[in-house]
Amino acid sequence: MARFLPVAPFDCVVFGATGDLTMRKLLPALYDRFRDRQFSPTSRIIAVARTAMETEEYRAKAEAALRQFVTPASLDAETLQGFLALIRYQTVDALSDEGWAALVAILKERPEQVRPFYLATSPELYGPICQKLARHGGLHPLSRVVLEKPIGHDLASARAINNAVGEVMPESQIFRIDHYLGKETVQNLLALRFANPIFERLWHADMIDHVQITVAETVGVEGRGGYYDRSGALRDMVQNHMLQLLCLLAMESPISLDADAVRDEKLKVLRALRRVEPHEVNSFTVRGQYTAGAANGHPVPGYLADIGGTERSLTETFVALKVQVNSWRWAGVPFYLRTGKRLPRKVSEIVIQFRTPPFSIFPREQHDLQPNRLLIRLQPEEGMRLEMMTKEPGPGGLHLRPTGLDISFEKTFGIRYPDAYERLLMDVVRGNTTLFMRRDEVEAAWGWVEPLLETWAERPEGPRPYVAGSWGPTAAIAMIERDGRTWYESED
Ligand SMILES: NC(=O)C1=CN([C@@H]2O[C@H](COP(=O)(O)OP(=O)(O)OC[C@H]3O[C@@H](n4cnc5c(N)ncnc54)[C@H](OP(=O)(O)O)[C@@H]3O)[C@@H](O)[C@H]2O)C=CC1
Ligand SMILES: O=C1O[C@H](COP(=O)(O)O)[C@@H](O)[C@H](O)[C@H]1O
Repeated sequence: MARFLPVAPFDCVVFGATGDLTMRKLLPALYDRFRDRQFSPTSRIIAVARTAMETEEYRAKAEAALRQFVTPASLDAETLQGFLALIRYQTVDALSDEGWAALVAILKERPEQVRPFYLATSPELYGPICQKLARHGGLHPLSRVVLEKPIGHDLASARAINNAVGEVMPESQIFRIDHYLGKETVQNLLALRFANPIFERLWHADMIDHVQITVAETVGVEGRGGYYDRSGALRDMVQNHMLQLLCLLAMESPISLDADAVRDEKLKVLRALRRVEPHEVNSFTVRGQYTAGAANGHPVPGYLADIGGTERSLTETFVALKVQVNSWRWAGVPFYLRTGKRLPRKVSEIVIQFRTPPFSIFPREQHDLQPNRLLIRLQPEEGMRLEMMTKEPGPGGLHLRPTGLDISFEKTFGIRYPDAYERLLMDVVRGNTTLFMRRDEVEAAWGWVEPLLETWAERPEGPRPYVAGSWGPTAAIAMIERDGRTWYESED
């Protein structure tokens, strides 16, 4: 049975309330938390966007979104009506003075409520929105601002956003969201490493040969071509989600679960990432772009058609990287990262591959000894598997076979896994920043990624093509195989 600690009543102001993220993720997440009674009906959701609209019209749009994106079994008429009644709509233009006084007047009706401002808009609006909130008297000590990723487009723009927001809000009230940190299985990395000494004792270069992190998607750019073509896989997935995963795997034990203690350790990892020098870029990185192929058994167009039929784009929809962490713990242990759109399966998985035995009593010509591997499945079918060699039962001689110790989280706990946004939104109301990125983390991540982007931009060749439905360019396979290793492909 899941446990939900009730949160204090709040006025959640969602900027960008007509947008895709709000409709697909934020409203469903708030609905599910309301349904579980984690917050009281005295809370309000103040939906804000530029479009002029009455509250009733917005509620109808919200209802349509909930019917589409909430599990049907969770939608009952009474809860739905109760939830929609919490919503008010206010037209505000972030770039003019329109609507601000009316918005602040709504907030002043309940000065005692916690006040999360969720900025689900383009990042260029984060600074102006926060500055206007301050100027119009909309901020108070219980205010928190939630910044969606990407925080900027590069280091300079990330700093500019952080400065503009930081001028009016203290760091403790700024929540830079990375929804991967809200995934249960990602949080479980802390439990795996620091609540189970058997693993932590093995967690270093003496025992680990290498680490793989794969985040594969079958979808293409899904109507977000305008954003994606300016971004690409490195900015969209690596700078944030994948580096955060790497940090949780590679960091030292924090001194506590306190937000800054955890973030201090992640920051050290980001600062220890070995920079990829321009002459190493072809050995340590591979970028790709999908061409027409298949997804989930159906033919699909290529990337250029998906973004509107342009003739050429240098944007990568796939990236594979070999990353090294300069520390005693990780000396000589590569972290191989790969992510892409239009890959064969949707899967996010971490593989910790341990070293082979220094000496084997099992003759090589008779026994194919596989290295021990710890597989951590983040999604779907969340779970873990420890692969080990076992003697096949029977009197016919000694035969070894790879087998696995498996845990399926769903079977073990028997509950629905909440969407990441559900947990993160409640943490915002509680004021708990542990699962959010601190300013220096975001800037350190940009600091590592940016030289790579610059080197790529100087190369005329651009990303390598790969057929939609394949595992990316063959150069990504070559990159890891040059090191005598291979990408792990799970069986299902
Ligand atoms: N969609 C997704 O799955 C994800 C999105 N994100 C990030 O979240 C943010 C929002 O994304 P998404 O929902 O897709 O974007 P959309 O383009 O769908 O929505 C943008 C929203 O911003 C509002 N807006 C634009 N200009 C102004 C303005 N001047 N004043 C007030 N409101 C304005 C729009 O209002 P109006 O319609 O009235 O113009 C609309 O509600 C982006 O930073 C994106 O990168 C991050 C992860 C995933
Ligand atoms: O932030 C983003 O993440 C999604 C993938 O998230 P997941 O939870 O479905 O793994 C990705 O599709 C999108 O491009 C990116 O902006």
